[in-house]
Amino acid sequence: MEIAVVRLDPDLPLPAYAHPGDAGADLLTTVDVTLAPGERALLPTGIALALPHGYVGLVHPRSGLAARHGVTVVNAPGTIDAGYRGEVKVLLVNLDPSEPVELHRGDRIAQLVVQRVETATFVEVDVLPSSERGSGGYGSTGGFGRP
Ligand SMILES: O=c1ccn([C@H]2C[C@H](O)[C@@H](COP(=O)(O)OP(=O)(O)OP(=O)(O)O)O2)c(=O)[nH]1
Ligand SMILES: [Mg+2]
Repeated sequence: MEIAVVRLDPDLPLPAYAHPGDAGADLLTTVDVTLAPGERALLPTGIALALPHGYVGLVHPRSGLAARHGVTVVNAPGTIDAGYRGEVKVLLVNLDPSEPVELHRGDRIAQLVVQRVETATFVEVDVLPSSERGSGGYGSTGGFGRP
């Protein structure tokens, strides 16, 4: 599928998949930033999109940044609504307890996963249909499964 993209920062490349078949296209930061331990920042990516109706863009963390530096997306996954025409931004946080992290313009900071999405109609009822799980949740099936 094709998605119309405007480069608000024409010196940086379009989002790109690192390998054919990858789910996430890498998003770049247009700015240099240093995040102290515990610090967060809303970073511009230099792109605006027109996702087709019936699709959503999900801003996922990159596992390499998370594993190496403790950097993740605060609101993971961020939601890019199909009707949103503003700049895609990424809300990163440095969860490392002691090390700051330096990010530079052009670094790949997150990945955009485009998915189909349903628009639901919420229909109020008095009683819900029964199910095997019922209202059990939050660990109702046990812990790690070790004896
Ligand atoms: O990681 C993100 C999350 C959101 N957005 C943009 C696109 C999205 O369509 C819009 C609104 O996001 P969301 O609905 O998550 O935020 P909200 O707090 O509910 O704001 P709003 O009242 O504008 O919907 O902000 C981003 O650029 N990056
Ligand atoms: Mg919203």
